[in-house]
Amino acid sequence: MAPQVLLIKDKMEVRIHECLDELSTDLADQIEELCEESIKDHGVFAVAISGGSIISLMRKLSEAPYKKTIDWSKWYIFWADERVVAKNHVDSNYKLAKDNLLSKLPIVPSHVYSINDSLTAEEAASEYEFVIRQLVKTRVVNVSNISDCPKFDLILLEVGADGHVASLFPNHPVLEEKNEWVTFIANAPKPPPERITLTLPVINSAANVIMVATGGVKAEAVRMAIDDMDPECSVLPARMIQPSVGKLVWFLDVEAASKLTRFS
Ligand SMILES: O=C1O[C@H](COP(=O)(O)O)[C@@H](O)[C@H](O)[C@H]1O
Repeated sequence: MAPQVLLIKDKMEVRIHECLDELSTDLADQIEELCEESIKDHGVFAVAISGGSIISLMRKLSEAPYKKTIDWSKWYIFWADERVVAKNHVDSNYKLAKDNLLSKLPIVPSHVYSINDSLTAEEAASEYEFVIRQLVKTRVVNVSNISDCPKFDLILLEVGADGHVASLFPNHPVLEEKNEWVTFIANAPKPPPERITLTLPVINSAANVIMVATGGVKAEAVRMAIDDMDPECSVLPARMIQPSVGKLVWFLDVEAASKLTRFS
C-alpha cells in the first residue's frame, strides 16, 4: 500500500506508513533516488547515519533489488552522532551500523568515517571535524552555498521519544552551538552520557534530511515537531531540524503519526 503523503511546506514532506515493512521499502526507494541524484550531480553520495532502530529500518538496502542496483562504490559514510564508548561496545552507533547494515553492503572500507574511540570526547569531536574539513576541501563532501558548513548529501536521523535527534537533546546548551561542525557533550540525559554530535547548523545545511519515528511512544514528540504550535512552546530539537536549502522528509508509521492534527 502507498504511504499517505502530507506536504507541510514546499521543502517538507511527511510519509505515513501502515506497517514497518512498507516504511522500510519506501525508505530504501527514497535513499536510492537521492543517491542517484547525488552521483549524477557530483559523483559521490556522502551520508551521515544515526543509531537506534533506523538502522534496522534501513535493512532493505542490503536486500534485492537495492544491493545490486545501488552504486555502493560512490558511498561515503559518516555518523550524525556517536556515543563515547569502544567500537565493540553494545552502545556504539558504529557497531550497530557495522553489524546490522554496513557489513552486508559492498561499501569501500576506506569510505567509512567512524569516530575515533581511542580519544576523549573533546579530542574525538575535534578530530572528526578536522576529517570532515579535509573531505570538504577535496569535495568528497560538498560545501553549503550560504555558509561555510559541509553539505552532506543526506543526513538520516531518528527522533527519540523526548524529541532528541542525533545527540542534540531538549534544553541542552549543545543546541546553541553555532561555530563548531562537530561538538561533544558530557551529560546526555540518555545513557551513555558522553557523546559526539554534528551540530544544528551542519544538519540544517544538508541537501537532504530524513527523519524517522515509529511507535506510539514517539507520537507526542512527532506532534510537537510537526504540528502548528504556539510560538511560546518550548522548541524541540526535532522541530529545529529545518534545512535552509535542502529537503526534509519524515518517515512515520501510523502509531507515531497518530497525534498529528493533519493525519486522519
Ligand atoms: O541516542 C540516540 O538516540 C537516537 C534515537 O533515539 P531512540 O530513543 O529512539 O533510540 C539515535 O538516532 C541517535 O543516533 C542516538 O545516539
